Amino acid sequence: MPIAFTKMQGLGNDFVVINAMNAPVSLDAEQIRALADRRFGVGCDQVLWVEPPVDPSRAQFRYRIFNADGGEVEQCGNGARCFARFIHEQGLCDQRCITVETLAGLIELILEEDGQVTVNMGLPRFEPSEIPFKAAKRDALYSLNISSEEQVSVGAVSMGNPHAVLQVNSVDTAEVARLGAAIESHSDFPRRVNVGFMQIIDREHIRLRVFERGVGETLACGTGACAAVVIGRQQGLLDERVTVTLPGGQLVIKWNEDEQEPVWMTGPAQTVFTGEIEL
Ligand SMILES: N[C@H](CCC[C@H](N)C(=O)O)C(=O)O
Repeated sequence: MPIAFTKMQGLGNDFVVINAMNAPVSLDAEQIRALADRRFGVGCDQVLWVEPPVDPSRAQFRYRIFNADGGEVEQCGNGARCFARFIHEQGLCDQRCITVETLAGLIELILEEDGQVTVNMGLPRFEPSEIPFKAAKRDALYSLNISSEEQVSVGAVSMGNPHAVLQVNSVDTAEVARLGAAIESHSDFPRRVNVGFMQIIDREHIRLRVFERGVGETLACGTGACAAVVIGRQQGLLDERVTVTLPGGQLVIKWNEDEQEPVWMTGPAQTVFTGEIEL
């Protein structure tokens, strides 16, 4: 039976988005991998679908997220912006402010007048058990053993999904492929981890590359941008509003450093094409 989909992208982080509001979608990990395959399928970093909320009194939709490796995950920032645009383009909702359920809890999506989308990404979580990360106690920076001869210093935080952030002198020369792969599957991250490489330009601007859990390096990572700003801000290196320049473009992240206050992300979301595929 053919599956109708919409191909979307947020700063080059790309998605296959499916409307499961009227008919449930059930794709196993192998089918997700087939859909995400850039040679034999449609090709994307993540597969997203919209379905009815579990609790309609708290949210209008449920937002499901699957990495290209087939694993379901808790949160996806660039995907959330595309999700908001998709809901409107599908005529599922005409409100500018939408609350959706994710595995990480509720997030709020706001379609701006200028076509950008702002997302309340929720609270950052720093306790090792919440990330999850094997550390005796919470710290601003952790030393991670890559090998018997190599250690790296990382900040660790959950944006609903786990992130490790390294500060580097230059994202252009950072060993994203080697260190990203080594840290993504490091045993101290029992559910693996997204790995951000952050170059601080000044207190209001960083450059960032992200090796994503379950995908590899992507052109942009919304939760990764939030995680990097939160870690940089916690170390007193960044101000409340930061422009994050990723290989695919720019996001604006705001966080006032109160751990009971959410992180806000603003950026673009575009539809590329629609189609059908038999899996
Ligand atoms: N790879 C991430 C999910 C997608 C995150 C990223 N595409 C974003 O925009 O936040 C994870 O396994 O937690």
